[in-house]
Amino acid sequence: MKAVHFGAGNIGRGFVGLLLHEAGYEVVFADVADALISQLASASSYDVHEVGENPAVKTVDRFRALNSSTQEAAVVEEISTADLVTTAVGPHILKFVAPVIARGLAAREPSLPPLQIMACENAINATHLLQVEVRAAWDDSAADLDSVAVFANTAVDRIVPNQEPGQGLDVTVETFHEWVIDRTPFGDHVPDIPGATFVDDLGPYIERKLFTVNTGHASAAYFGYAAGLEKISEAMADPSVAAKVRAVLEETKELLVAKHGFVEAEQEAYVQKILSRFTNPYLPDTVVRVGRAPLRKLGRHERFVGPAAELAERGVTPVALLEAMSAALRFDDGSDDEAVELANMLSELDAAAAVERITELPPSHPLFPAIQKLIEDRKAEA
Ligand SMILES: NC(=O)c1ccc[n+]([C@@H]2O[C@H](COP(=O)([O-])OP(=O)(O)OC[C@H]3O[C@@H](n4cnc5c(N)ncnc54)[C@H](O)[C@@H]3O)[C@@H](O)[C@H]2O)c1
Ligand SMILES: O=P(O)(O)OC[C@@H](O)[C@@H](O)[C@H](O)[C@H](O)CO
Repeated sequence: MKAVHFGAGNIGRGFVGLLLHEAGYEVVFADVADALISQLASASSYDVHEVGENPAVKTVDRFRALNSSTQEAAVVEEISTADLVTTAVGPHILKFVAPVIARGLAAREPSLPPLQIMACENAINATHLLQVEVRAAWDDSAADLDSVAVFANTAVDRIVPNQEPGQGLDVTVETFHEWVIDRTPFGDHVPDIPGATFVDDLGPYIERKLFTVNTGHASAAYFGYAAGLEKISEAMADPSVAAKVRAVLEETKELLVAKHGFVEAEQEAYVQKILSRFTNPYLPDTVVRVGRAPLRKLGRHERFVGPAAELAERGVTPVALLEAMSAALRFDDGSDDEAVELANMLSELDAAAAVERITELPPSHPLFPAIQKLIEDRKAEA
């Protein structure tokens, strides 16, 4: 079995690549980072160091690596004979890998089973976003896309920090991991990935993951950044930051329980588990990594505005979520392109226009005035 995986970064090597390797796939990593691909191409293995409770070291071998920019034809050929394609490149990058996937699909022998495609990104229905982009690049006169490819949404959960320099290809990760995959698109041909869980209704799982793990994580990052702290574990050790993160997760818990019918005690246990993951002192994760790309994180269906908007629609005024968004508006890491873009938007646009541009909420939305007030306050400081 062969899998082509786009994005040989943190989660690509430390999670998806590892689980596919353990499932028996030969993994072909495709990435645009030339130095990384050269290193992978000349290595015969790398280690994944799982740190925290019950630490372990796992070795990944039997992989190859290609530069999907300079060796695109070779990647297309690999896809044409692959069983599976996965991505972990970032939601905004899916549109760039989609045409390569479409070319690979077009080059497949008609007798091959449909290619199984899963985007492992932090976004609601990321695979669907990828499918839309592949369809846009697809020539319908050749074959029906649905007869040559199966697209399944997934939720991936493992904290993989940026790796320390000098570590080579090895990856340090937390011990926890969860990969939940929508079973329904596969019919009778569900891939055999022992480390993954296949479910019939992914919606509640993905919202629970994004609106608990990622909402809490980003809150810790932005509150920690505001407090001048470097690491997520340091931020969580600060009682004021920890209390604010806890309050945010109280609000998302209220939504998730009401919307999806999760048992409150089970959701509380899930929250507790996640808070303990954030405090893992062995994981060198930083507020700058976790807070990266604040414009994406403040998007309409993302970890803050998504749950806050739904609460507001249900007549509940979020407080802690708005405080976290306020901290996100102050994330001014100059090395983060989106933080710079956000700062420019805040200085160039009036508050109402900034709300619409950043969150895509219409002025009629019940959450709109509260975010407008946050932005007015932020602008008054500048
Ligand atoms: N790191 C985590 O803890 C974690 C956990 C769950 C999900 N995710 C999600 O996984 C995705 C990747 O995150 P990451 O932390 O691994 O980031 P990363 O920056 O470590 O890795 C992304 C990789 O994608 C590559 N890339 C960029 N453009 C590309 C292109 N056009 N074609 C092929 N490769 C390309 C980059 O060179 C990089 O190696 C994101 O969507 C993230 O939200 C991350
Ligand atoms: O990857 P992002 O930028 O969407 O979010 C940053 C972190 O919260 C994220 O990478 C987590 O570590 C991960 O989602 C844990 O499963």
